[in-house]
Amino acid sequence: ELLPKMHRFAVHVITRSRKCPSAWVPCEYLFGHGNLDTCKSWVEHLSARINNEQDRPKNLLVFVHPVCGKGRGCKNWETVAPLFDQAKVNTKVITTERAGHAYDTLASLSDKELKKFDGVVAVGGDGLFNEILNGLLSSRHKTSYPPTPEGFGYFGSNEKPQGYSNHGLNDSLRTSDAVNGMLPGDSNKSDDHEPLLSTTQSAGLDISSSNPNTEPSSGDQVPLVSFPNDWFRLGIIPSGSTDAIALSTTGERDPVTSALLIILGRRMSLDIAQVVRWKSSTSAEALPTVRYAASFAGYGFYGEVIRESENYRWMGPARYDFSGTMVFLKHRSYEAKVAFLENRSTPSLTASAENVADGVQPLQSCQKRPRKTICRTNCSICKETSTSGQNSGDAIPDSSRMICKNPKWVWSKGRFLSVGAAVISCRNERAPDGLVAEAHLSDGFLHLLLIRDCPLPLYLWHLTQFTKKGSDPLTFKFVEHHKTTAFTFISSHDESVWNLDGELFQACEVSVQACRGLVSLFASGPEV
Ligand SMILES: Nc1ncnc2c1ncn2[C@@H]1O[C@H](COP(=O)(O)OP(=O)(O)OP(=O)(O)O)[C@@H](O)[C@H]1O
Repeated sequence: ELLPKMHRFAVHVITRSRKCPSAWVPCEYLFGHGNLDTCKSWVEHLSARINNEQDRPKNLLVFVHPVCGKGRGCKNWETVAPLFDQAKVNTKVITTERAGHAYDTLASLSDKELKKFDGVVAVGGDGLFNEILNGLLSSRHKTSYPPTPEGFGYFGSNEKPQGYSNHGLNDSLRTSDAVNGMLPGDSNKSDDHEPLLSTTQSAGLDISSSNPNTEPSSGDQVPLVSFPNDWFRLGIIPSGSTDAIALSTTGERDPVTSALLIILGRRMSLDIAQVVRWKSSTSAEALPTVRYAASFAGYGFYGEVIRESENYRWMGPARYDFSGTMVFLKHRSYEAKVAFLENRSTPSLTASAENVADGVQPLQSCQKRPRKTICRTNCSICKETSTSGQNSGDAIPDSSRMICKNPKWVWSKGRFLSVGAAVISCRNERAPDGLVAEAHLSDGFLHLLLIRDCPLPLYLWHLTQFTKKGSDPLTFKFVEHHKTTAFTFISSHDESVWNLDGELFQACEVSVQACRGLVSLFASGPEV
């Protein structure tokens, strides 16, 4: 009877999902009172409290990849867009039309325009996120190249600063694209394979064209945006075929959970791998080209699977299983040299390189591995190492800077089935603990995995361990696992391909360094 006289208002809240510990779900409570003014004052009070939450984003630039995963990009955005509207978060949405679209938009966007946003959101997979990351950092991350070992052809070149303008860097990217384009069998696919090197004209599109007075970023006298910084954040609404970055940073592969974390303005730092390609092939001219990876950089098996899978795009996400099997059966190994910076605070996680230099060894646990500390929300390890230098522009943490002053390089040479560096755990549905269960999101380290040539059944045994929760795939004797801040890789193989966050990158000489907390995410780490 009282109901008709009541004034009511709805409060949208979020709550934990009962089934999944890391998932959030929205729900709605209805409140009512007979007095309209009372209702109004409650609403005003609640609104004022929400407006006071400084971490909540107000303006976001959103890229939707319409054909990612099984074409879920647009559908997922339609599902979560009302949540952003309810929370009064303004979104500028761009539906990508081609590979390279998001990269070009962000790389050519003036800092002044970028400053209008609190962050960028990818509605897509790891590939779209990687494009966004590279577009943002291409001219806005100013640091030296990774350190390189003495004896390496470019030793000392790391002191040379990177291009400080968009143009300088883009030119080098485009020039090296031309080098790539001339490689046998790669000429007509370079755009597909290396979408960041798209030859299409860069443009800020409707964002910059909407303001004709906006200066292009290369003309800016003082850069307004540089990385790392403490305000700009990146988000992912997972919609791709793997979604390792979303899974590793939120514990879920759930568009709604990710959207809610963005709306609430959660914040965490994320390490990024800076990959410098010195040479794309043995015969190519040396021309440093910089790329960034948020999850993984892999060579050999990992690169070949991506290259092979390009031929089976029509299969959808199943192409990875298919090409994975094909590449596995080929069982190719690659002659290569890898030098990594020894991390004195945590000794090598496997037997030393010399011990396993003979390659094939029977399967055994090498040595007692240190107990794994899994990275989760409020991780003490990530907090510990991220207290200094966060906003200073220095990418290397204090602990590793000490190592760099007097670095000890350790060389590993031989035939490898794969060489990989995990920046984060890289959890995915096939590997529930990820490639490296103990990898941290923001500790400033890479996990270098060197898989030496070994008999096919042992390699299969190793690979199948990834699919089992709680197993330890890295204890095989043919597996070297090193926690490091930087490494250099040299192969003499002309068709050397790397896999950076699932994207192809042709390179036979690369140096890689971990850039601690280079970007911030709208996330708070997995709950478990
Ligand atoms: N509109 C588009 N059309 C075609 N490709 C696009 C488009 N937008 C982005 N891309 C590119 O598609 C690639 C894959 O994107 P993403 O990882 O987000 O989706 P995915 O379904 O997980 O794909 P994949 O399995 O190939 O990694 C990236 O290289 C990205 O640059």
